[in-house]
Amino acid sequence: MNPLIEADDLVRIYETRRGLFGGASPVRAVDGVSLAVMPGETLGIVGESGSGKSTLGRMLLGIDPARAGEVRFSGSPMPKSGTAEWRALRAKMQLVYQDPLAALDRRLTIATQIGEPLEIHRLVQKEHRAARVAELMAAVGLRPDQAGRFPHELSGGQRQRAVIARALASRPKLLVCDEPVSALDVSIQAQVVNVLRDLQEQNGIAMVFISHDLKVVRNIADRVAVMYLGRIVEEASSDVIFQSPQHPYTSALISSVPVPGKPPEGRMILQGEPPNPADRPSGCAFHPRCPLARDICRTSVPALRQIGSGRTAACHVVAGETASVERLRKRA
Ligand SMILES: Nc1ncnc2c1ncn2[C@@H]1O[C@H](COP(=O)(O)OP(=O)(O)OP(=O)(O)O)[C@@H](O)[C@H]1O
Repeated sequence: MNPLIEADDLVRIYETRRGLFGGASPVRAVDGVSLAVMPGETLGIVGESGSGKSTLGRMLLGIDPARAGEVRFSGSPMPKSGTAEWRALRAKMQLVYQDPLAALDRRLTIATQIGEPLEIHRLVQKEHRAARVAELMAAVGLRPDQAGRFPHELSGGQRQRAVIARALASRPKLLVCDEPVSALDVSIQAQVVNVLRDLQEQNGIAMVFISHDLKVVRNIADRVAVMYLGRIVEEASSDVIFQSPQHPYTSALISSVPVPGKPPEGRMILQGEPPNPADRPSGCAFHPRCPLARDICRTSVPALRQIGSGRTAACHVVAGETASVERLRKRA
């Protein structure tokens, strides 16, 4: 099977100004990211705020342009944003983001909005539109009597269900969900995640699920990529990464999530804040916060490399390079 979506060495740089008279200080929001998502697979993307998750999600859909690198959808390069070819492809790749109220038009009923893609992409004949809207509403757990409601007449969870129904209308092959439940009450989050998971399984949709909430990602992702300052630092299947994280950053992220009934002793605490991406630390960008940092980590950027079957990490220590480098130093 070939990947549905692939990214090769993607780079996105924001030029920002430092102070009133300061020069431009480029922020490498996404800095050489490569990934592949198979049809029907869910890739979770985790990392602290500012690690580049949202930028990467938008780049995968062609919404944000790449300074370098390439995105391919079903093996073909992504058409340039705004072209007719890209708009046609966008029906097959949908984005669900954090704020459903911003995604919906307050003046239109949710049934009208769920039906919009059917009309825009001429997906069903007019006489069948209402039936398809009803089917989509049922698929996300909205009641038929809610069809005529306006967004502000629904709860946050119901609004996000409506956004998901609209995203599904064009029968997408890929859903990019960017913090889709972060704005919802905790009690509602699991319900919406379950809706997404069920729909994805039933329809074989591939999903990129971006979240800073590891519990949610664990619940839905087949595979997880961990981002730090614009780069993937570890990637593995969800089970493997949560059971035996290798990169010290992944370990710290995972152990910062309290587990009911498990004492806090032995938890690795993530120290300090992520560094300013416009002023990236030398070597491994995580080294100023890393309890395992060695000399090599301050000077040499670790490559993302295979550290076991189906898993990669960008860390000198877990790749065993420090041992060999130190041995070489001693010999010299
Ligand atoms: N439009 C922009 N102009 C300048 N810098 C930006 C812009 N958008 C994002 N950035 C910067 O790019 C980096 C990555 O941001 P991004 O929003 O992709 O990260 P994120 O991991 O999704 O964070 P969050 O969880 O807070 O949304 C951050 O340093 C951010 O400040």
